[in-house]
Amino acid sequence: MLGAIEAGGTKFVCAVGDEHGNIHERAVFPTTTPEETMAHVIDFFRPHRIEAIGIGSFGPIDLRPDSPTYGYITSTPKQAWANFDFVGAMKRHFPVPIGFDTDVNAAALGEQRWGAARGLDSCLYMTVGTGIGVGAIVEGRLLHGLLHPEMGHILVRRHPDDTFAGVCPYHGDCLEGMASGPAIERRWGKKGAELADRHEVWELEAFYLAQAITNYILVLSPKKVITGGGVMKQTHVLPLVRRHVQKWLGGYIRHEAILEKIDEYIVPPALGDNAGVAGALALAAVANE
Ligand SMILES: Nc1ncnc2c1ncn2[C@@H]1O[C@H](COP(=O)(O)OP(=O)(O)OP(=O)(O)O)[C@@H](O)[C@H]1O
Ligand SMILES: [Zn+2]
Repeated sequence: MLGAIEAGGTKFVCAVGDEHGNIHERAVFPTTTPEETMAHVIDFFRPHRIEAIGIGSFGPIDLRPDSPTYGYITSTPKQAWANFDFVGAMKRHFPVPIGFDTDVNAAALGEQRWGAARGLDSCLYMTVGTGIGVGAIVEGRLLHGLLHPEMGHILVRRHPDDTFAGVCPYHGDCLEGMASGPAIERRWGKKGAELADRHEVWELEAFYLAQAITNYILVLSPKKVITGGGVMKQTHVLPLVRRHVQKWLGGYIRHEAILEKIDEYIVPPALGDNAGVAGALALAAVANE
């Protein structure tokens, strides 16, 4: 039996399941303080004989194996969680192998093992929600680096008619600042879910998301691009994003995935809302190998 935690800034999803991605039991807890939230998590896993645990976490997190703060959530604006020793807190109660990665890398791994990128050695998983995050598998491996990529904060070219300052506390008008759920709400004065019939909202949203995906395609050449998160529940956005990506690429990348079959190239998660927690299960399976 494997344990999985998808740790989000709003909620924690916990599951027990197996190395084939089957989820046997699942629970959701709101993200409050580490003390309270972790007490729920530990109570959830306690009755099970867990062999390994996978954690896909919001960040920034420390993934450097030789770092004294490996396994920590580091400089998050969520004050209560800054410098929280996540892996350590789990290890104290469950002395088993623990896989730890970003929430979006976990989702990319879940989709590669059991979802839309099955059989591929490369994919991207992008979530557009309260924040924008992107996980990547490149040449068969989850992408890390100096710390870990932060592809939600890339710089984007501003739409000529757009005067919105952006909501990112660090950069103002980076991608997340212009196109996250809170950016939509601040810009238009209503939550995204209440703006479904406003074409101009989603056209502008697609303008920014497609720029970002275009840049990811140019830099990483992913074999599949998977887009999830609350904002993508507006299912009419994805077709707009595809058209804008084709436009931005300008016919330069001459591959049928982009020129003819883009509907199969930029896709929603096959695992739906379970991509993250299934991915955490995959991290547990890898840690247990
Ligand atoms: N149906 C919808 N249409 C448009 N926007 C939506 C919709 N549902 C949620 N959102 C927006 O998405 C954001 C929430 O994102 P999401 O549901 O992906 O949670 P999340 O931010 O990933 O949670 P966590 O931080 O816990 O991971 C909010 O800004 C919300 O307004
Ligand atoms: Zn930013």
